[in-house]
Amino acid sequence: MSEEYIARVENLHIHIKTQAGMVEAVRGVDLNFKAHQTIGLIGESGSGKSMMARTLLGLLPAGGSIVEGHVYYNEKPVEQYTDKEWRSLRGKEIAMIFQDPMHALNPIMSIGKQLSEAIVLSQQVSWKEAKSQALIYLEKVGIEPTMERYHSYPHQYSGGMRQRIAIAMALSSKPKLLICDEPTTALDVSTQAQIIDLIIALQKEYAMAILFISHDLSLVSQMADEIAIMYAGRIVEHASTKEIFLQPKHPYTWALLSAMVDFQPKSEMLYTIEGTPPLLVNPPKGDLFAYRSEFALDIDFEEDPPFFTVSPTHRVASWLLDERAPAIAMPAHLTHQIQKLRIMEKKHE
Ligand SMILES: Nc1ncnc2c1ncn2[C@@H]1O[C@H](COP(=O)(O)OP(=O)(O)OP(=O)(O)O)[C@@H](O)[C@H]1O
Repeated sequence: MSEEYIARVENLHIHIKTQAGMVEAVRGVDLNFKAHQTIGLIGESGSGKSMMARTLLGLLPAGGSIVEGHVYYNEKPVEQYTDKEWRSLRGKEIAMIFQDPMHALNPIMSIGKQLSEAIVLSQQVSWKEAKSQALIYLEKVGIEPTMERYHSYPHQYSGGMRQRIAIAMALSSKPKLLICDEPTTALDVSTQAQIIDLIIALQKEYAMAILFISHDLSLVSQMADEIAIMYAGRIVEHASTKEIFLQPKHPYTWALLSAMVDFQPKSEMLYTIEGTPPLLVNPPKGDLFAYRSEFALDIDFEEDPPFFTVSPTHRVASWLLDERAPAIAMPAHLTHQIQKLRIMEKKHE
């Protein structure tokens, strides 16, 4: 293999046993993580984004298991890691930040102490050394590195500041892969932008691979090198960010782009995607988006489409790309918006 991947997900299928039946939460996902690269994982609620994050961390819910496919770290499948190796990998090489920073923070311990503790655990340094490193991490995430800050508690901070502290905690193990699960959803727009800028700056410094999970295409486009669009447990389109915005091919991507505020023609009603994703307990056969798509073909209700390659960095699971399919163009308003984007791109070249 010519490229070096920090982690790889190959044809991953995850089932969760529930009282209602078997949930097919993830249905054949491939993803490759490289240093310095950010993959944006986009999809509606229930599409399987969090399940992907949990699998990468080895934290499947009760009843959940990998029924097919593999997760590799440093080219070794996780099932070949011993418990000790896997624990060490999880503690040192993979870190996660959540929508709610309190997920990672202890409300009754000072932020300095918990940061120092994380550093001692992951780097096996002395408490004194960890304390001085904790101040450096605070500074890196934009918090004044003073003893007053060090000794303060999470409740003394705003949501944005708490997220900065959670990021410092995540960074303290110098992870190679950082998983961000909707880390800015609970924040106001300007704090959101600051946190995104912070993550981008830290990625430059630490060369991390990032998986950025969100339902917000506009937000993800600010930082992702590539975007994977997930629907009902499957990635339906995966391409460079530019390709997703300038040459989207899947009707679900068209719908997501159409629903973006920046893409809506001012005079029209806000576009929303009709219907809801299917339940993944014994899902019907075929392309699961077909049940909501005005562009569905007969074959969609029979067989799940394979991936069609549009470019070396662009693949799409839709029968519309089959050579036998009728020529169906994306909705006119979207073509128009993309045209405007292309003109803007040219101006900035
Ligand atoms: N603990 C669980 N037990 C059973 N089914 C679950 C469990 N957690 C998630 N699921 C199911 O797995 C599928 C994928 O859910 P997942 O939470 O990964 O979606 P998501 O895209 O992250 O959604 P959200 O944006 O709401 O977090 C859904 O059908 C969901 O109902």
